[in-house]
Amino acid sequence: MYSVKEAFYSLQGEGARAGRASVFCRFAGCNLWSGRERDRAGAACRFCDTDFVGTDGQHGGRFADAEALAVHLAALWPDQDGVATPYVVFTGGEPLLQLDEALIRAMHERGFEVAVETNGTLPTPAGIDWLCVSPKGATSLALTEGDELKLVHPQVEAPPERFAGLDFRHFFLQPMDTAPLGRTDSPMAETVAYCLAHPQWRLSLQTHKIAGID
Ligand SMILES: C[S@@+](CC[C@H](N)C(=O)[O-])C[C@H]1O[C@@H](n2cnc3c(N)ncnc32)[C@H](O)[C@@H]1O
Ligand SMILES: Nc1nc2[nH]cc(C(=O)O)c2c(=O)[nH]1
Ligand code: SF4
Ligand SMILES: [Mg+2]
Repeated sequence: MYSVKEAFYSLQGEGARAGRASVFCRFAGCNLWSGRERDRAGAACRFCDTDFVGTDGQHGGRFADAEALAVHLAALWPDQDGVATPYVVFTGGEPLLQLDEALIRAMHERGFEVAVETNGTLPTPAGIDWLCVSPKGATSLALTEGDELKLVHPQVEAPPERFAGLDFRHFFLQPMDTAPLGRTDSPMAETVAYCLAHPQWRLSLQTHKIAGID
């Protein structure tokens, strides 16, 4: 059984593949925050910009098996002529609480390339084509290699220096969109300054928010 908050067709807004047409599957639930505002201050991840509680979003629901969810997701891809490779991004919530080999296989069978956005604290099933790891606070990483490391910045407990030596093809800093209580400086300015001073890191803007899309 898979619990999906919402599923939608949009453009990848972030990271190295920003701008690419994608089916998003947002799983319900996360291991670093309950999703309830009253728990935020005490959570391991405190700055989340996403509602991942329940299965009541657009095209959300509970799916009995991998085939059922794959059929549901594949139907959101518009281009049936096979010109562009269909692309699905599993996110959440924390997708690695639910994503398994059966679902990856079922998406591959439908011609999809499979991407994952994860907080990096849980192991991966086999078969992921694009792995984006986004470390959170003081949590320790189970995943230290992948395609892109995309760090929300600034985080007092997660400075970029902690991750600069890991085995990723791309290193991104993404300005924190909701300033934690008590901060008066600008995450954007701080992130730009860091990238200028440390060229290993590239700026990732959440371009879907600029474009006004999901
Ligand atoms: C909502 S998370 C879901 C996937 C996974 N749980 C994770 O944290 O990577 C999707 C992406 O949004 C980023 N994100 C979450 N809250 C943000 C915020 N306030 N500002 C900027 N990026 C944020 C995360 O770091 C992650 O890269
Ligand atoms: N357009 C768009 N791109 C995204 N990239 C990662 C997202 C996420 O919430 O995981 C996201 C999202 O929510 N929307
Ligand atoms: S780990 Fe991801 S989904 Fe979970 S609370 Fe943090 S940003 Fe949100
Ligand atoms: Mg998002």
